[in-house]
Amino acid sequence: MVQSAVLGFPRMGVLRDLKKANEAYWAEKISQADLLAEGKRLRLAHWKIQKEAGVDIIPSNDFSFYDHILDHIQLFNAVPERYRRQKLSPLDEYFAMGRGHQKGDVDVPALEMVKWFDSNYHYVKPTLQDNQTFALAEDPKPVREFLEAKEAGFHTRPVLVGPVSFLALGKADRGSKVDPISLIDKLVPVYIELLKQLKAAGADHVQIDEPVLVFDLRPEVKAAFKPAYEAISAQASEIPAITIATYFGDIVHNFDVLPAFANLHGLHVDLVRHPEQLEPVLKQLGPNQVLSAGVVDGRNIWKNNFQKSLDLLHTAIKALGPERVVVATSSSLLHVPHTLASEKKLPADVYEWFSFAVEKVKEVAILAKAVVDPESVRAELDANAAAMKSRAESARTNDPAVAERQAQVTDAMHHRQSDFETRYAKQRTHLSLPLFPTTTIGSFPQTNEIRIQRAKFTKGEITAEQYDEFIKKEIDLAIQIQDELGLDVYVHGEPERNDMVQYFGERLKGFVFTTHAWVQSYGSRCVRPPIIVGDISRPAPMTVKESKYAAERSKKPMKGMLTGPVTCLRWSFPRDDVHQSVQCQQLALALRDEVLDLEKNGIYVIQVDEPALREGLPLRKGPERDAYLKWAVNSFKLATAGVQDSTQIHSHFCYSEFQDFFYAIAALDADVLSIENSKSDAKLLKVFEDEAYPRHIGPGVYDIHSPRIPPESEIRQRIQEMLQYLRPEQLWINPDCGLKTRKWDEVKGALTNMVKAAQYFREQYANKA
Ligand code: MET
Ligand SMILES: [Zn+2]
Repeated sequence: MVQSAVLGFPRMGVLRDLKKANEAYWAEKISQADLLAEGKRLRLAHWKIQKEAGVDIIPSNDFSFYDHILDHIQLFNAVPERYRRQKLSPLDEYFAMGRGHQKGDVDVPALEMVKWFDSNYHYVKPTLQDNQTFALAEDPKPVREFLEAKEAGFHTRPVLVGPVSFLALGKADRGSKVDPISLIDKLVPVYIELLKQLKAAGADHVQIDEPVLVFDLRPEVKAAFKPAYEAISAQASEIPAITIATYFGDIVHNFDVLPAFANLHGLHVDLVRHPEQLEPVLKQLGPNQVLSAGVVDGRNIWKNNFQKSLDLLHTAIKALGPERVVVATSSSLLHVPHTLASEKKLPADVYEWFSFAVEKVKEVAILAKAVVDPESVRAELDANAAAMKSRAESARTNDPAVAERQAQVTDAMHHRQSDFETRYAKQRTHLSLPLFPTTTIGSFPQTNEIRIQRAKFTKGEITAEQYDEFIKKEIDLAIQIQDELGLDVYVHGEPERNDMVQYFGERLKGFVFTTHAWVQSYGSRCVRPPIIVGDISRPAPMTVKESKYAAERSKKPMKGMLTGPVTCLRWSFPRDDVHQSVQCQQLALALRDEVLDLEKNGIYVIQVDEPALREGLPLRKGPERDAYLKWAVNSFKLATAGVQDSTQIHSHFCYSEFQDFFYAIAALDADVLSIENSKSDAKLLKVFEDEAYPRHIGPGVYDIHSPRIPPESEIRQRIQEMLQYLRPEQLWINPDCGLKTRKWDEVKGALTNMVKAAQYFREQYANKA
């Protein structure tokens, strides 16, 4: 018999129940006991789903109120003193680390949060001290939740983040210099203690995640595996069997680490991302080791292709025998929505193509049966084959006109007509911009009124005409305010956009939208990505109406606003049947048409936002990364390069640090960049110490994430700092990002000071000239 396993289940519940409970607790609307009870209810419900689906190996300790790495920070007592000192309850201390705590005299900021590998999930970074010690928390969560499951009749496999990954994903605290991995000898005894307690509680098997094995590892990190896992294996009789789990990449380049696991029960690898690692991994396994074959995608929403998975599983079984193969999800299901059953509005034909967490759990169980006895699940196999066929043959999937257009893309289409100097000379006369031009990034406050009107329109309570009139009034207001502020390049304010990707997805062919398919991004925050189901094309202009209206009413150049091809792709669930580069090029062609339509309609400054460009970068250096950069950069260029020299192309970047990525941004050949900068201690600017940037750039002069109004002096200081690295003619003055989350009075206050600061420098340099 072949067993089935799930590596982790989403925590939010059917209707984002956990988000609601957390937020109610934070707002002091429910008690701690209420929140804990809700957590328990969700865990039990999720175990039940998995058991009823027939999954053999069901995870526990995958649940988390905020983040699983944060759970481990508390579990190992790696809580920085500034939180300990507050003497909060364990739960409040936990949330204080996750999201900061401001109440009474307590005021501690959150620990740093960063992206979990190349996903859109964010984890809380272990933040360690020079004199760091570790100790197992009292009543450790993994033991508690294992027992909770056991009592309810579920035998589970606890999930732990491994000691090497825990440290390698951490950092030294401010004021400390410790290399986290050097703490491994201190941390391993705590794992051993925890594993012993789990065994005593009745756990016979644990899953220890060591996902850093998919990275290029520093020698220090690599070297930590052997002593750590030898010390753990030495306790074999007193601890549960261990399966090491890796995901989001292949581990072939780190095979020299595998001997460290030689005495462990099993190894899990991601065969969705990297099926080709199966053969080499099979050769590396010890004589009794079990392969956990991650064939059901934990990162995307497509129905599993059973035939493909069965081929991989048969290869594994042929080498190892059925007893040594486990059918598993490729990673935790954390990254997919809860259940497809909640989707009542998906077109019937595409509904059949998807699997969310609840459905994927069933897939794992079915595959485990199918691989030994296909007849026992014949109906499921047939239904799966039919769904694959329907998708492959659907008119939605393949649009010959799109393919034909892609075949005609030429190299020349990726290049502007002239070099930057020539373009800029024409743009300067065309746009008559002052020195230190001021602008904003696109969105203005999304007020309650805007949300109300949009909801009314969506529900059909007001007509399209009424809604359009409302949007026009919002645009009028945005223009009037920009007139008053004295900005140089205007924006229309994006009042008509619900979301910078969804808005475009809804106007393109090739996308579908869900109503409940939320995925946790961080803490209680969830996102609902659109789904790319087929070849993408643009049936009609998407933004021309609003931009044209705005341009006709403004005294100054009006900037058209588009979301770039890479960002549209990255913030959606992409197709898994064609390469992402193909989908990105389709998006680029659609946007190219939009750019040209804007230009035709009198919009001569066009900004194409690519905040997600950095996060798409493959995790490892090498050919995969080079290939990504090539197609990502080319997509942007294809989208933008069709304009006249005199039309100015802007692009915008935020959400990441760009100092090690600037070369890629520079390769976009945009005339003007705006880049989030104000939080990163001018790290970005240091890039220009080594290499002069040839075009124009607006490093953000203030942080838009806070309601605080930056004083003029502070903005002047920022600009002064930039002038150490950039020539005055190069510099644009703008905020870090769009202003949709701010209130109007904050926006007006901040921009008034920003404009004054720009004027100050303009006068300084006018006098010099
Ligand atoms: C996350 S980047 C946002 C850019 C967009 N144009 C805005 O201003 O909202
Ligand atoms: Zn931004």
